[in-house]
Amino acid sequence: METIAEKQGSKTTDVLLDAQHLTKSFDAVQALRDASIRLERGRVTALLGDNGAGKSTLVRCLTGVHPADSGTITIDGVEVHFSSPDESRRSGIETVYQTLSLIDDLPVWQNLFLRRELTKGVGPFQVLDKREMRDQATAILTELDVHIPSVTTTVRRMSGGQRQSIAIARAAHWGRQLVVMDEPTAALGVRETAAVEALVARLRDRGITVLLISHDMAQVKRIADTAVVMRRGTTVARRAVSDVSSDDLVGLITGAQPGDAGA
Ligand SMILES: Nc1ncnc2c1ncn2[C@@H]1O[C@H](COP(=O)(O)OP(=O)(O)OP(=O)(O)O)[C@@H](O)[C@H]1O
Repeated sequence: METIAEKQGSKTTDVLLDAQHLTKSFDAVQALRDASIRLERGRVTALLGDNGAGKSTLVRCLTGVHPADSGTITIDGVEVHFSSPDESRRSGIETVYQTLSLIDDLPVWQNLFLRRELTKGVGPFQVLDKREMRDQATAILTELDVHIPSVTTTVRRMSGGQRQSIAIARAAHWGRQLVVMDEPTAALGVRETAAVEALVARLRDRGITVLLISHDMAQVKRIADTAVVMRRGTTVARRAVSDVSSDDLVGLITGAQPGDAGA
């Protein structure tokens, strides 16, 4: 099995994804007016903004849930037009939604291979290769240092943090290029949040690019390299996280601090 680190071998440019001047309206609501975001390979970029600023819509345009009305998206310098999440997945983009998309009554290994089941045999004699999937599931979780009792346990019996970690590990395994996370620790306690943040750091250590929607400025300071701030459908600022305080970020979100023209 190819490891996550090996997948990242073909480095062509430091910018993995570059979206420029995206717009998107839902009838009378202009959710994106002029949104641009650049994701550097192997970095964690946090997408910040108040409720309704357009973060989810931007992410949905990047991942093929909604096509943008105008603007361009390039991956590795090549323009892409995703018309479905499956198309973005084929380009190596995986999203961890807040709902996690795990099936509670299935064991962990089966959740890791959901809709991507491994089979053995040929033609009409194909059967699920359960042993191989169990072995690979154990290897995937071990590589990312995710601790669960057993891959044969059903997801229903896992804690919130374990469930989140399984969903992230699945995304990291299948997402050759980019893992998008929508508030991954919103429902978690302090210890579980720390475990998920450590997992995000391990993804970055393995060269995986992460785009993270977060409302938690302390978390952004802990785990992100770059912050991109949205206001009213427009990306208004891009900052190296090491150069700004949590208060600076809050000021950019609320508009108390001016953004950058054309950010
Ligand atoms: N499918 C949709 N149909 C109609 N309007 C929508 C749709 N999706 C988003 N909007 C509107 O677009 C605007 C931006 O919403 P969006 O969910 O992208 O913001 P957000 O920054 O992700 O907010 P939150 O932090 O609350 O999730 C809002 O006014 C929202 O009501």
